[in-house]
Amino acid sequence: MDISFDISSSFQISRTYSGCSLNHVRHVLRHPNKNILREEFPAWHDKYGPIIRIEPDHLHIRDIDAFNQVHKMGSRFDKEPALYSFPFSKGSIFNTWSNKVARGHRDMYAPYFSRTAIVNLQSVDKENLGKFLKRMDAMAADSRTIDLTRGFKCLTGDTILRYIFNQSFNALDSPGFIHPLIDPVEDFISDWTFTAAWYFPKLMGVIAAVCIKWPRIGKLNKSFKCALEQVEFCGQRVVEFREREKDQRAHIFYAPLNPNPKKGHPTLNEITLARDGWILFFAGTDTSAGTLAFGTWHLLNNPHHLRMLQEELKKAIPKSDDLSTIEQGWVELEKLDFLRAVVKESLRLFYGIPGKNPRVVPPEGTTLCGQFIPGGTVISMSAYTYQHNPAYFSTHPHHEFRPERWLKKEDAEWNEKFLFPFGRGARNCLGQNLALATLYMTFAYIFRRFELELFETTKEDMDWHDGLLPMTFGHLKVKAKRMQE
Ligand code: HEM
Repeated sequence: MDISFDISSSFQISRTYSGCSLNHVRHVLRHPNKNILREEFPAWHDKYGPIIRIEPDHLHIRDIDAFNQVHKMGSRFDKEPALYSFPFSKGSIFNTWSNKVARGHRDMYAPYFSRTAIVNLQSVDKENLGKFLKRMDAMAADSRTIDLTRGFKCLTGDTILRYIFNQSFNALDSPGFIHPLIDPVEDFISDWTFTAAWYFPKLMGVIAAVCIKWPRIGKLNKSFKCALEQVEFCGQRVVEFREREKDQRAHIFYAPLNPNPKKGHPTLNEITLARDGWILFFAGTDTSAGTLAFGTWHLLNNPHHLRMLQEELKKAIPKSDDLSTIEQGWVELEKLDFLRAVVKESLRLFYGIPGKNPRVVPPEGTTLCGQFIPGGTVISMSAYTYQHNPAYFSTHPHHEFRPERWLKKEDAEWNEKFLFPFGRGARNCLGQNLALATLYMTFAYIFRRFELELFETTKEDMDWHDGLLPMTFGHLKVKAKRMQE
């Protein structure tokens, strides 16, 4: 690797972090308690300006105009192959580096994730949410502890699988919300294999290829076993769609199984479609569940905000038992000012992808923040550094959960410019409408129906590390009581 810094000597280099990815690993080993992303990136930007070099050919940029330029529709800043070579999802949307190629691929699924499609299919959400609330009712009646970190994942996992395959793991029925195909995802992300894939993508690509070719070997590792079985589940569903439901246009794999080259649709084999299914499941389970857990944790630590939310919900949902009280579900709930503020603030503090989301500068180079950056340079723009920038989120302390920062129209309009938990532009989150519907519906009904109290959950439990998503060190546990009507 060229470490002569020919990119431009004018970029200030954070010396502790410069070097190749190996230096990052070395830095982490030397300072195990130091969270580089949270403690160092913002400080380096404050000291050196909007562009810092975090590896010899990898810059980090904190500037909203630059962000919008890189992440706009039609952007030619492709995903960086090394990081987006996620094992087990070769060929899937997520791993398609070129934005141009990804467009046709995304277009085949996009109609099923449009706002209209999600609004029309909300019965899926309501059905799973009803099941989840029933489980909570039973646990509340027995004064049992509820592990909401797990419960939310079962809810979001079942919701996505029902949405894309019309089948699910029925994780919501599993005792203690511990389901063998949902629970290990957390270990998978926290495991050495995931960390290794992050820093040594090529090596992990080879290991993953061996595991895929000889699954019996792969399944000896707990994390690989979980991923392989999930992909197998998705593969079986794709085959079912091909064989039994090929003429039914109303399923998500109709276009991918019947691609139209005139519309730019790529022809993908069934393995790739299974991997797409897996990516949709993987990308949508811990993300929505994590946002729900973060928001719930903050609300339970802020009785004043909790009361405001509950008062608003009591007026909007007269009967907590009735999921149909609000005909339009998500659409109606979005109009509730405080609930909307809670959802936005929960997304702000969940970040989406808090750390690196590398893109490659197109061959001719580009100018960002007034500086020329040569083609081939890798740049990241971590949501954490934007969503915690006091210059952007200035009405209330940026590190505090303060839904009120979204209540005044002019504040909300300003804040919105700097909030991008779903990314933006060409490669933004395909499932964001489904995620939003789930967040609005779940926050509304859980806080309308129950009084929740934290149970043996500490600040340390809810602290997080960067595992692509913010992964908490412990779980959110509560005791629930039915609220008086
Ligand atoms: C609160 C919940 C969610 C958050 C915060 C979130 C966040 C994100 C972010 C930040 C990206 C862009 C990643 C990048 O720059 O590489 C992304 C991509 C993606 N998300 Fe989500 N997501 C959520 C829920 C979902 C759901 C429910 C689904 C699907 C069912 C989904 C499917 C995807 C897919 C397929 C991509 C890849 C798109 C591409 O590569 O073109 N996400 N998500």
